[in-house]
Amino acid sequence: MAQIELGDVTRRFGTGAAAVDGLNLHVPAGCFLALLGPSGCGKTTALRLIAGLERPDSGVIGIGGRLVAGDGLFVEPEDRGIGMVFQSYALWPHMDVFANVEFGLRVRRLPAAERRARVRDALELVGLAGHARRRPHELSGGQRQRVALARSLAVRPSVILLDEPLANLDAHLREQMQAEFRRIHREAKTTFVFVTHDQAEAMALADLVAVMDAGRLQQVADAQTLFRKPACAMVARFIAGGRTVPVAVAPERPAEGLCRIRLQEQVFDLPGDAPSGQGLLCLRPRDLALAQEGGPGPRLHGHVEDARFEGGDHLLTVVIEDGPHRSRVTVRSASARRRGEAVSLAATGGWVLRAA
Ligand SMILES: Nc1ncnc2c1ncn2[C@@H]1O[C@H](COP(=O)(O)OP(=O)(O)OP(=O)(O)O)[C@@H](O)[C@H]1O
Repeated sequence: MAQIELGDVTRRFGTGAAAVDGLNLHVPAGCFLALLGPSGCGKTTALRLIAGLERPDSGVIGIGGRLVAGDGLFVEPEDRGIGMVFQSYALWPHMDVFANVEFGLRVRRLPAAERRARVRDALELVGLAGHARRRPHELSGGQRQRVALARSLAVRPSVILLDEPLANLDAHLREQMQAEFRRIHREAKTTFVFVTHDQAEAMALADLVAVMDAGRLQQVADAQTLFRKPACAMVARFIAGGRTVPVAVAPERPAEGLCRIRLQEQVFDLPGDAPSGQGLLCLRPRDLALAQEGGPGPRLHGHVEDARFEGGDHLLTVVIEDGPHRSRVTVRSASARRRGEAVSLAATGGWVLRAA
């Protein structure tokens, strides 16, 4: 297993904005890292830069402590000690599973006995030991993806790069394969970098998730931290449908890890790390509860703009106004509410972050 370092890496196509813009990323050895972001944010380009399928315009890339791109040097993909798994499995249709997995080992001129042992180990690892003599058309989509993974694993690379490998599978199979990928990663003891635009998949699979937007890295953290402590407005809104509300952050701290904010002329003490001044409060449905007026603690006041039934509850979109700011938040309700109805909300959680 090897660590990966990207130092200020930029890749530009034509004259437009950079596809990858000053990317600094450290992937620890043995880590399972997901590159996540909206379509066109540069995640595939970042993966291709690590693979050596793209050359950086500037910056440096290292794999396992060895410089592979930058400072006038460029190591070809086949000499980087990496394996790649793509969305399309690209298996040879006329070869059986064994021969497909063995192919890369023949290219590397490994002796026959060594090849056989490695193919057996790789097929064992992906759970296809009994399918060695089948052709690709005799396998399911999930099994074909496992063959593609086994083909990469057999070469015993120090890093495996995966470009949306589960995108072609139906929802049920994807979930099964996610669990399989985690197990295989644990057992293979290899660094995995996985590109996906599906945040649930990234959060379910990866030790670390790197969120990108417009070619730039926004935050790298484990799933819980991304969810609970988004570093910027983009991450707050992108992960799990977070809503952001502009707030004024007071200079005093009520306690370690809490911010004192002013909203609708009331004071709330909520988790956060924003300095005093303009801030944003990130709220998800679990951070709010419908509350009686006059109960203990401050209340947010708003009106129901939209309501839909989801997961056994009514999910309400509530508009709250504060001076010139008009924001939307979502909250769960056990009972149906009318559109336009006035509601009071208690904030039970959330995260206060620096604005902009
Ligand atoms: N070979 C290329 N030539 C020109 N522009 C490119 C090329 N490859 C990528 N781009 C542009 O670079 C930007 C980033 O593309 P990239 O494929 O890395 O994004 P992505 O986050 O992987 O998107 P998606 O999830 O849609 O695959 C996009 O604006 C894309 O159009």
